[in-house]
Amino acid sequence: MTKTPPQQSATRFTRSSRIPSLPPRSRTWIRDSFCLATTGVGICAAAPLFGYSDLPMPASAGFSIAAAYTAVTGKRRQLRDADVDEVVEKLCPIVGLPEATRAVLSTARWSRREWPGHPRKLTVHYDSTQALNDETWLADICEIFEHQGWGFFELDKHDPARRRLIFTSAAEPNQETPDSDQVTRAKRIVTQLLGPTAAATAIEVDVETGDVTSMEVRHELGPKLASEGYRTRVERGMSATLPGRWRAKWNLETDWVRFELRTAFPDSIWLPKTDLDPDADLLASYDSVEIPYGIDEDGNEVVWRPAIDPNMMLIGPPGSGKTVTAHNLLVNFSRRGWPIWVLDGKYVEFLGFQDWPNVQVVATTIEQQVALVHRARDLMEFRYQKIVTGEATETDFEPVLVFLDEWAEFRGNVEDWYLGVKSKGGPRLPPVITMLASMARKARTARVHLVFGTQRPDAQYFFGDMRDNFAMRISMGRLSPQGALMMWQSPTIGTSVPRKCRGRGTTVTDNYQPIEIQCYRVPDPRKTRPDSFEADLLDALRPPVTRHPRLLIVPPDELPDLDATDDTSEPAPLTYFDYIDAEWVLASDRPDLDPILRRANMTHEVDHGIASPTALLGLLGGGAEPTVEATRAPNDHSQPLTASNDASDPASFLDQLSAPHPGESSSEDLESFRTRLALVKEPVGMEREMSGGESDFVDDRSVSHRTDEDQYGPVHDVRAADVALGDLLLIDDLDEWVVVDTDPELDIIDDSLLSLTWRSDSDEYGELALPDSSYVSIRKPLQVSV
Ligand SMILES: Nc1ncnc2c1ncn2[C@@H]1O[C@H](COP(=O)(O)OP(=O)(O)OP(=O)(O)O)[C@@H](O)[C@H]1O
Repeated sequence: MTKTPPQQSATRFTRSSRIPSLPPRSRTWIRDSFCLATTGVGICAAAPLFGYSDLPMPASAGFSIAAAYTAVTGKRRQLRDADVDEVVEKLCPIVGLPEATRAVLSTARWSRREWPGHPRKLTVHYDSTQALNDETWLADICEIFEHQGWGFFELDKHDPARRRLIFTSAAEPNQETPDSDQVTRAKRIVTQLLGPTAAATAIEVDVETGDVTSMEVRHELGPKLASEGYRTRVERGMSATLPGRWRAKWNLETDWVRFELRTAFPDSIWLPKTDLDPDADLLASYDSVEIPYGIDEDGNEVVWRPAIDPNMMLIGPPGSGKTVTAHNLLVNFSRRGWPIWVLDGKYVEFLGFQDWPNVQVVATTIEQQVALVHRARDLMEFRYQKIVTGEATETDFEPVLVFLDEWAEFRGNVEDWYLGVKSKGGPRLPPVITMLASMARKARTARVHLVFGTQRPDAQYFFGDMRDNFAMRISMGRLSPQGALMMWQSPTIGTSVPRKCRGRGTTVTDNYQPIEIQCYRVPDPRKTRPDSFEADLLDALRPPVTRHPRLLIVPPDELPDLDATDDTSEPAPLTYFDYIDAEWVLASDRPDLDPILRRANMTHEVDHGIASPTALLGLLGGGAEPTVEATRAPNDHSQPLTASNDASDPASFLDQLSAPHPGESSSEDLESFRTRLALVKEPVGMEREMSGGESDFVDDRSVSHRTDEDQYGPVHDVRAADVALGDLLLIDDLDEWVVVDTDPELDIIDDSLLSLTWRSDSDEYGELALPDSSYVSIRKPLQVSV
């Protein structure tokens, strides 16, 4: 890249073709004592009006050195005066004096090296301020000095009160090379987009192609640019007319903008294998922990500092890369020696990390998950108490990372499950779902940090201090304008993230400014083939030492049947409180309950009995009869578990948790399975209780089960004027649906047209200018339930 110097710097003036033709020398001169009086240096005071008389020859033969010296200096002065008069003659018309007068110019600091020398300081007195409006005026004056052989000058001082300009000699300015065709075109486009007063002050070009790669421009558009849509249109205008994709960095206060070529985000970036000290002291290193999770458009790494922002909110619809980003965080923290607890709301997303070093527990059943949240809360309370009683301070606690992943899914499941375990007179709602806000609040002091994951922004997560306690956020994939408002307090941010770019999302900078990022990628150990690149990467990322042992949550024992009188008597069912009091043990102490050991014993051969979907229907014959349990949904927890924790059947409890429930296979079971996939009702009162009655509540569960998987409604043909930001728009030429990424506005070049700016699923940008009455096909983002 080379930098082309600006055409004009602030005080340097270059040649101009606008110098007026100068009058002939035969002008009437006006002797003006002002010249002598004001200059002190008074070079012009002794100058004759016209012509220059020869020096008188000395009459005496005694020609002395003194006389010779006088003759030389006299001659020098004469020649200088002649030069000055020539300059004065040219200068007067330029500074607005109708007749030539020596008062217009004072000269000083003459050099003596050359003959007769030249001045290095010039003071020009002007008459009319009108000349100030002429932008080449100063350059014209400098040009006169240069033509006189006095060299180059630059303006040193302008004294408007005394109407004088002081010039001092300067180095020769860089010779301007004529603009290349590309530069000329880029300048023309900038003036079309930013108005005729826009001037490029710096331009960078690619040395090989000559294409412009950046431009800095001063303009006078002022308030027009307050509109984000206007600014986007200018950007799009650059991209549409110059090679490459452009972005603009605006300084609205100084009327300055820098246009530069965008660099494309990479499709995929694996988490870098940075060297970390596996033995770093958790307490000593806590404050400085930085978790890198992606890069911005300029390749800058974005990091989470949990000591500053204790909790992270991670939002993302299915397929956007939310799980991979959560894995990326998990691996990062595990490498820094943090103990990790995981609530896996989808049951299978974190299975691959169940035996990852420093991951202590992955709760994959509703009972384990409820127990985990209560334990995390208890840990916080325990630590709080220790601080209150003076037994400890915050700095004494090792940090813990708790994933609450797919919280909305978990919440729906837990409400159903609770109906079967609610004790008589127990709270109406499962206590676990109301704990989130208080846990988020206490995270910093207790050093129990939350990564809270859910599919869509929901008003209740952005209410009151929840907003502050989840200042660190990532939204993966594209948000609806409604979701963007909640997540980023702007209906535009994150709404145009291209859907085909997995791992692309929006996060906040250190100054909490939203930016688009590409998240790092981490392989899922469960889906990684041996001897692959991914397996090698996992080996490199795996913490070399396990500092925190694996834990298991022991299923509670059945309660004794205290009033058993006969065989028909049933033991009292376990209640919610029995499950949350479940014992936690070291995994090494209960191999009988260890899912890792069980999985290690899997044969990895395909069981044709369960491979076919028909297995569910029991029509295969030959040993593929479905069990009663197989007909139940894995997350069907409407009945409390009555798992027998029989030592003779060590893994029975985990088996039951992960799939089967006792009971009859019936149409009722299947029905219950179907209804589970339908909308999960918001518990009465809960919504208002938690959102404070706000009306922009987004029930993400209700949305996640719609048939319209892509979250947009049916196709409508509407007038261009009725298109809104966030709509999907069909671009006929491309036969592609794109998202409208600014509010439609008048086109900045042709204001009889309406301009629609867009971004495609594969990260192409564009603008469509069309009459506002013409029709286009759109799909509106689904209005989520309120
Ligand atoms: N950072 C990334 N870079 C590149 N590809 C990614 C990235 N993250 C995810 N992907 C790709 O997208 C796929 C889906 O990712 P992921 O499972 O994380 O989505 P999700 O949002 O959790 O969806 P779901 O909820 O359905 O699991 C991954 O299998 C991977 O191929």
